[in-house]
Order: sequence, then structure tokens, then C-alpha cells
Amino acid sequence: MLPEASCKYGYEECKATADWLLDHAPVQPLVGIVCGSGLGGLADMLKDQKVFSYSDIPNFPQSTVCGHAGRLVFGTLKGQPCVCMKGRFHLYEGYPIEKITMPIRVFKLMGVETVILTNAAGGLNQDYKVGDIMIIKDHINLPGFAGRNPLCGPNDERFGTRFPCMSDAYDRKLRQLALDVGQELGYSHFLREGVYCVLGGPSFETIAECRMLNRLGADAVGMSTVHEVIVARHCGMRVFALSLISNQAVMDYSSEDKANHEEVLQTGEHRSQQLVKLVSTIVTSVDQHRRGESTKSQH
Ligand SMILES: O=P(O)(O)O[C@H]1O[C@H](CO)[C@@H](O)[C@H]1O
Ligand SMILES: Nc1nc2[nH]cnc2c(=O)[nH]1
Repeated sequence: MLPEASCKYGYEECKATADWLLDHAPVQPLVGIVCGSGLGGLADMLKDQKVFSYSDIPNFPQSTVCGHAGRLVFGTLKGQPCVCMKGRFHLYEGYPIEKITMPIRVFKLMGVETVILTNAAGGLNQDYKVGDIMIIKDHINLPGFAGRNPLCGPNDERFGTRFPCMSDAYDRKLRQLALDVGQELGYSHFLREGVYCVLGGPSFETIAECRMLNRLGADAVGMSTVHEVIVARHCGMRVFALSLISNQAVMDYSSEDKANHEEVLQTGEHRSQQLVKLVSTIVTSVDQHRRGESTKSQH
């Protein structure tokens, strides 16, 4: 007998959800985008939209966090078929870890090849400023150290191998592409590359915790993304992820600053335009890149 969680959000459930969506969606998406806290505006860049409430999608979890609308948006970006999650799920909402990442497997079963994940995060690196955009080059899965990994439980080979590699989780070519695109757009002064650390939340970190995470090599801290990345890589999708530095993590006992969700959402609003421009240009270039690859493979 399989453990309960694996049975509830396994291959058949993901396939049923993917088939239902493909029956109702206007396009078969090749790119899947996940919007972080306050970053739902990213979905507005899609043309010819068809929007589904999470509550209408079979087997789908429901959003419970302010800044996560709970809508799945299909559409195109310069002809590139995309699907965009306006709202993601977090461990602290009380969902089993398999349910948090279930939409990523649904992406895969709908035909998505590239996943773009965004989040709001606290800046640990002392050189970072609020409003910086950090391209994620690597992660620290702190809950994973205690056995909280979305791949725990029986492995379903239809998704991927038992022991997936994570040293290449964040696609090097897409990271370089983002740096190039950022430079062309004149964003280099607020574009960074760094390491994201996930914690369980929902409480923000203590000063001692922030200091410890920074010493461990983390540049930014949040409560999401890493579980989705692990599942996306397990089933063979390309991953690109970025953090909007929405607040400075408090590292100093003399500081009066206090992390809060309102500031997180506000920073999202302020950077929204540039974030949309950056992500949409990357998506368009991914398409060119893909076409280039398939042209090459024909020769
Ligand atoms: O990671 P996203 O979904 O952007 O949200 C981040 O913002 C919330 C805290 O303000 C937490 O949920 C944290 O993970
Ligand atoms: N854990 C954590 N998550 C965040 N999300 C946005 N800011 C933060 C932060 O400072 N800490």
C-alpha cells in the first residue's frame, strides 16, 4: 500500500487535471509561469487569455494567501503558448508537500517544457537593496535537511528517477539569457545572481536565523519555489527562477525594521513593470532559443 499522500496527488490525479485543462484551454502551453507574492501582474502580459479559478479545476488546491489570486491563466506571449499560476501554495498553508507541487506535474503533463518561477524574498546579502531582482543560481532546501522533500515516498518512474540530480537545477543558459536581456533593458544595476534559501514559514526569521543563513551562503530567504523546482527537475523540465528582494532581512539588533507581508506586496507593485518586461522578453527569447535548437537538430 502506498502512503496516503502519494495516492491522493499521484500520476492519475495529475493526469486527470491536465486532461481536463487541455480539454478546456485555448492553447497547449510550452512555458509555465508561477507568480510570487504580489507578482500576479505577470499574468497580464498574456494575450487572448482564458482564466480558470482554482476552485473550478479538478483536484487543484485553493489559494489562501493575500497576493495569490488563485487563478490559472492560459494565453500567448508573442505567439508562445503559456500558462500562468496567479497564486502558488506554501507549506505553511497546511497542505501536504505533494499537493503544493502538484500543479508543476500538471504543467508537465500538459506539455510544458520550461518553468519560470518567481517569488518575493528577504535580502540576506548585505549588498542587496529592496527592489533588486535576483536570478536564482542555486538553493538551500532547509526543510529538506529534516526530510521534507516533495519527492519523499514511493517514486513514480513515469515522472522521473528516484535520485534526481540538483546541481544543475537552474538552467545555466536561461540564467545567461536573463543577464543578457537584463543588460539590454538597462536593468543591470538592480539585477543580481544568488542563492535562495527556503524555510517553512509562516513566521519571518529572527535576527540570529538571518545571520546564520547568510553565513551558510544564502543571499535571499523565502518560503516557496524550491519544492516546485525539485519536482520540475525530477520530471525533466527546464527551470528558471527569480526572486524580487521585497524587504531587507533584519540582521542587526539595533535595527527598528520589521519584516511584514504588506511591504512584500508593495515592493511587488513597484517593480511590477520591469519584472513583466524582463520575464516576457525571456519567454520570447526562450521560444527563439527552442526554435534554434530544433533547427539545429534537423541538420
Ligand atoms: O514565495 P512567495 O510565494 O512569493 O511569497 C513570499 O511572501 C510571503 C511572505 O511575505 C511568503 O509566502 C513568501 O514565501
Ligand atoms: N522567509 C521569508 N520570506 C519572505 N518573503 C518575502 N520576504 C521574506 C522574508 O524576509 N523572509
